[in-house]
Amino acid sequence: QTEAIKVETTIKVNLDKILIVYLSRTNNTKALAEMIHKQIGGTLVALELENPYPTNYRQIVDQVAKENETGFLPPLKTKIENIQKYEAIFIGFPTWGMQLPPPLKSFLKQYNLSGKTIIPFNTNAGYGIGSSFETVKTMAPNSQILEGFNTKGGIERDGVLFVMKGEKAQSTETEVKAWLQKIKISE
Ligand SMILES: Cc1cc2nc3c(=O)[nH]c(=O)nc-3n(C[C@H](O)[C@H](O)[C@H](O)COP(=O)(O)O)c2cc1C
Repeated sequence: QTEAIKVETTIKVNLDKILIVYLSRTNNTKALAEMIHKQIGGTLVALELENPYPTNYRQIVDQVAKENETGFLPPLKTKIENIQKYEAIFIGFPTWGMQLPPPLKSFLKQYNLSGKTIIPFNTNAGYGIGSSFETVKTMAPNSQILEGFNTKGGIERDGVLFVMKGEKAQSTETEVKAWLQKIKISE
């Protein structure tokens, strides 16, 4: 198992070479994506599906469990134009069933990210990233994967949806800044 590769020098990328792509259902990961975007700029893209997931929580949990079991890759409505031009790709997602959500598996399968730098970020209900960051690595074997960021988001099971506001938003923003400095991504 590969460890995250750490770079010695700051990775300097032009603004138009940064892509921030994310999946978000209850907007916690979206808020995190926007914080990263505010810090470093680039192109911000929400991943949308051709067939949206059910809004009902139990139904989506069951559907995702099935998709994970069968390896089904849901088709994406979002198309990234000129993916070749991006050098650094931030990939954001919630933890779903302790895994990388199927739409991100679709994304990594669909696009060739060889030679690019990938930076994962995540929100979860407190159980952590599960195997999600590992799956990013295995599905993008020829990319440089930097240390990811994760924070506690909502707990939809308990009716806790959007939490990235007030003090939580402030503390997360501070953590995001420190993380971006640590992984040495700058414009
Ligand atoms: C289908 C589904 C499965 C989930 N599975 C997990 C899980 O395994 N572990 C966990 O910590 N949180 C889990 N969660 C909670 C989300 O990761 C958490 O609420 C996250 O902040 C949601 O991000 P979002 O607001 O960007 O959609 C799950 C949520 C959904 C909808």
